[in-house]
Amino acid sequence: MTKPATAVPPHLALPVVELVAADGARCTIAQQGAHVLSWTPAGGAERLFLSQKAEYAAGVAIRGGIPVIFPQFAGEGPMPKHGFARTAQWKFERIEQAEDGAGIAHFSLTHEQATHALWPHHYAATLTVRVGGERLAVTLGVRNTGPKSFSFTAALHTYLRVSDIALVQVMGLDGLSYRDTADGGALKTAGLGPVEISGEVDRIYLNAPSPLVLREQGGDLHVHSEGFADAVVWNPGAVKGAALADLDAGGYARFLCIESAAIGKPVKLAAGARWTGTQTLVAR
Ligand SMILES: O=P(O)(O)OC[C@H]1O[C@@H](O)[C@H](O)[C@@H](O)[C@@H]1O
Repeated sequence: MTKPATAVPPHLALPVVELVAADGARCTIAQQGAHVLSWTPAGGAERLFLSQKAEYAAGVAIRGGIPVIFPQFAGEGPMPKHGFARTAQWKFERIEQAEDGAGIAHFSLTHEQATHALWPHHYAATLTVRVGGERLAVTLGVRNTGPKSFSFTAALHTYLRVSDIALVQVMGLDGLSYRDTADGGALKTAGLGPVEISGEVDRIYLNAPSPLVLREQGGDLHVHSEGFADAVVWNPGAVKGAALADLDAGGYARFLCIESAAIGKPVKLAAGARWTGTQTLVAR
């Protein structure tokens, strides 16, 4: 059963929507940012990381869950880092229950709700979250509702919970070209075999395949992407992690971000055109 929850859990100061599928899979989404905070597959345990020191305040980015990055990834343009969608007031449209029992929540954002002087375009964005069984699917849609074409970059900045970052492996990145943000954006080529994390990792893998597989003690997690060409892998490591005021002590060791993203080739939308990108997490 799905239910809209306008009630605020005691630890949150923001309105959230609770989605519960017929099989017990569930997720919690903050209306601000249309930000998934929590996901538990049916019969399973929490699979997203949410910092205990995350801030829940109007206009403040939340550390953990799935921040929606639009219309600018990181510093890839003139806007503030990661654009405005993650802190914008999205509209909660509705929830529904699919025939297979999955819970679905719909959110929307337009230029009338949130825009920026540096990005003066007319758009209608949607964020759809579908939870059920072992899956969580998040779809970002963007329509150009103005008279001129525009370009954007975007990502679903997913904080995947891990037991110990030192034991994690990511499979599927073999031989890809990547921009190493931790090394001044140098273009490099990935080696063969799983990627392991032994310090700061901040990479944009270009034209990444789907799925990527996160292997860790809690079980495998498959990250499927459609519409997003690239994949970001990010962990701040111990030193930069300790400098993040909204990350709990040692928190860097308990997540890895794998982000379905459109960065290398910004998405260009002609007047009236629409784009969608979906990231589906499958817990194994
Ligand atoms: O601290 P923020 O603004 O949420 O950003 C976190 C990280 O997000 C990642 O996607 C970027 O690749 C990193 O460079 C960045 O540090």
